[in-house]
Amino acid sequence: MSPSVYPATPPMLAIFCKVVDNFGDIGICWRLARQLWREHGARVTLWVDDLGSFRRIAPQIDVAAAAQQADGVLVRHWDGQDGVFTPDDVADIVIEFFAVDIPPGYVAAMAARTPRPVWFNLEGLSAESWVEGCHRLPSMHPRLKLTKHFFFPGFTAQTGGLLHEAGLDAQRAAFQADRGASGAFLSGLGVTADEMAALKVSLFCYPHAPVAALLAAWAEGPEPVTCLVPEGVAQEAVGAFLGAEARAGRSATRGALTLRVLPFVPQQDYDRLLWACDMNFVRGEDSFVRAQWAGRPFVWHIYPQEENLHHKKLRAFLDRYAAGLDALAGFSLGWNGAVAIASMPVAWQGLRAALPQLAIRAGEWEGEVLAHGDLATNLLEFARALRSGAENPV
Ligand SMILES: Cc1cn([C@H]2C[C@H](O)[C@@H](COP(=O)(O)OP(=O)(O)O[C@H]3O[C@@H](C)[C@H](O)[C@@H](O)[C@H]3O)O2)c(=O)[nH]c1=O
Repeated sequence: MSPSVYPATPPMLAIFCKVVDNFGDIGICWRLARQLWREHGARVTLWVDDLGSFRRIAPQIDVAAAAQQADGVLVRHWDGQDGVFTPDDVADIVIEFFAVDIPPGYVAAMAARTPRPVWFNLEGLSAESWVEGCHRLPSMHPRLKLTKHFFFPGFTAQTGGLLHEAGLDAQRAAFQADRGASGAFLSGLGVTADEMAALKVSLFCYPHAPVAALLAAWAEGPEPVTCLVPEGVAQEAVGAFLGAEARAGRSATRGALTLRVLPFVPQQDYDRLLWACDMNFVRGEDSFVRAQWAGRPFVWHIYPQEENLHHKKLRAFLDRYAAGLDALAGFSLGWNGAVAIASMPVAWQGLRAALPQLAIRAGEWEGEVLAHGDLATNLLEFARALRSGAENPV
């Protein structure tokens, strides 16, 4: 366990997570919970409303259990409980993920507790500059004597940073330096030696990405490509390429492309998949961040929002990450429908040629972002400052 920002008395933490869509909400909360326990000794209770989605990324989760211990974290099924909380039930630090409504009974117990807990709204990730002005802002409860603070993940020193576990880079470096380790890992997922010898690309995106066009460009291209796609992703385009339902274990080869459907793996194995591939297509928030720690080129499919708000967010990220990397910026905008792709083969060849440069950028970027510390540590430091009165009093 690395030194904690709460060395003497590790805090009790409660994280409230509602699964709005897919796996990112629980993916982020689970990752944060484990890190707070492992690296800071915090006693964490993770309240989550959808244990089925949780189980997809953490197979040890029992979907029938109201309460269970997993990896040092107390996982509680958030099943509409209310009015059953006393001040003793309340943690020192309460985190609501993505502005989720904490049960009113719990909030009332927070107000009745002495001292009152530190309360955070952990927001979604954006590279837009307004985030810096909102990070750490207080918001008073309209009736109760409680203040909640916004905590924004981000890429700069004026934000809360990104989730990144201690020792992650060493683990990744060891894995990537050991061809036997990545070979054994991929072979465990059914990838053959011939498939491993090709350019390996993992594909995780939303259904509206132009996957069929990219598969066609790879199939007709000059270089062998192995595309590894987790089950359930881009099902229509993958099924059309396979000529069969996209089930784990199925694969097909057309022209230069072999497409293989992988099982949806536990969260730690998804990291290994990113590390083992030559480039990665990722999406949402959590896989997007993990790709940034893989040291490999990646393309981001951003979670879509109304009125194409996500295009603004995408451009804000590309402005930071891809300045001077026109092939990546152009491909990313096209992949996300922010511009039209005139020719997918041409766009792909441009991106392919840039991969060595993008691998260098991946390493630089990681150093730049981690210079501002990691999210879990930054969050605990802010909580401690609030508690000690060094910041706006709670
Ligand atoms: C492909 C794969 C992913 N995963 C994990 C990695 C991540 O923790 C998680 C995927 O989360 P994301 O990349 O964030 O994408 P996502 O699309 O699944 O999740 C989210 O996107 C957010 C922007 C939205 O706010 C959320 O509501 C949610 O939709 O699934 C596995 O554990 N195994 C796998 O095989």
